[in-house]
Amino acid sequence: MNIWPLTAEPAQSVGGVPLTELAEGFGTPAYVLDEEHVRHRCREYRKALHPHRVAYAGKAFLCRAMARWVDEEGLWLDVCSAGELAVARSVGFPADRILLHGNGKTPEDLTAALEYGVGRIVVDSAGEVARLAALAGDRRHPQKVLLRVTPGVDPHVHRAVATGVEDQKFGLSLASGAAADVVRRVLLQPSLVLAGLHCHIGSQIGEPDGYETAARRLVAFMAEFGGLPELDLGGGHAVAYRPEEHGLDVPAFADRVETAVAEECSARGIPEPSLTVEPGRAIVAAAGVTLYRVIAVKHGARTFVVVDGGMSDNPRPVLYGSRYSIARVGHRTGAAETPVTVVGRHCEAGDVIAADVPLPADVRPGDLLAVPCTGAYHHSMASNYNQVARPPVVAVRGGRARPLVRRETPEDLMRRDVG
Ligand SMILES: Cc1ncc(COP(=O)(O)O)c(C=O)c1O
Ligand SMILES: N[C@@H](CCCC[NH3+])C(=O)O
Repeated sequence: MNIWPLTAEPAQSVGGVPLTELAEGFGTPAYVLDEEHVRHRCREYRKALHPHRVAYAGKAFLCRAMARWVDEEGLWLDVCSAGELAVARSVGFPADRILLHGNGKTPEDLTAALEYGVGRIVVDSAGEVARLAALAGDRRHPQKVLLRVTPGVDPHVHRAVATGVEDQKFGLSLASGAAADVVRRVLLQPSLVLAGLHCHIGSQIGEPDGYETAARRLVAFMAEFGGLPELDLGGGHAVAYRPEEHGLDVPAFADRVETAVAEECSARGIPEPSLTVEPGRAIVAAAGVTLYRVIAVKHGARTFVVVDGGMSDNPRPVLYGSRYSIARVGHRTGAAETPVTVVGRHCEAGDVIAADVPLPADVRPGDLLAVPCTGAYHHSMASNYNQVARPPVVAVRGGRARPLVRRETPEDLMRRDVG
């Protein structure tokens, strides 16, 4: 499966701009983002899910330009903090197409969301109902809310991202009765309207089965209350990080869940809810490529290729054991490929970008490397470990490059150090 952006010449250019030129112009490490690819994925999702809602999950990657693209393509936006909301607000993203998530929303998150008038707030705990109701009481219109329910579905993914199972911090358990209790609480609040139910069963889910089970369980639960207008099935749609992998087949997924919801509603005699999905990774992951410069090559028990980034720009291998492929950019020497382990510059032995990946045997300091499929949960999860400044995000389109987020500087980092 192709894991490079739509407009890429793999390992050579993206959006008509040579990767070597991008590295020279913007330095390394750098995140490159294919605007066409992002827009194309937004359109594919809207088409596959029509007439339902598609909300882009901003946690995967958000900046002002991304929010604009998502708005222009007619998607909703899922935010999960006042910070993400501020980005959306700064570009005038329509409030009625924003959903606020969070298992620990702060008073600032809730106030900002109510002030801006977001379309939906997804309630995640019993205590949140009274807090939100009190804050929403001052407004002219009641706030539409969804309830995040834990449907008890195991999507068979890494434990850290299996969020549909009972034993975890997100949502309200269906099995224990916590969800039913919170439905009753919401229905008692005149400042809140229960628009529907939500679930998000996990990440990197490649098959629709778990979604179908969750949808059926949530519809059955809705039927206890005579049905509800909306069912939000969250995100978590898998993408291929390496050529031998496959992502979720989105049209097939849409078919399966639509059929399941229709069957379940008809069996229970309730009206069909409209659906919402919240893909993040599946919109933006494959649009991104990270560029690194090789700093050192060390031969020993294995060959380590040390690059000028690492776990501060890509924490996913450390967090989830994620695997990537990697390519050398530019000169082709005809050297045979050999397995190497590409590691970062941080003070952690586990700071690996890609273990046991093939690279030309003559890889050497100064070479440029490109890692595809790094558009989601890279920039948004980047850190300043070892006081390393975060890379820029550069958008490419039609042969032109423009910075969306500039490279952090040592001054940026020092500015917060006020002691
Ligand atoms: C509630 C919710 N919606 C959507 C997403 C987006 O997930 P993904 O980027 O895997 O599609 C997440 C993150 O996993 C989430 O927690
Ligand atoms: N951040 C994760 C997954 C969790 C997404 C948010 N619920 C990743 O990189 O894969």
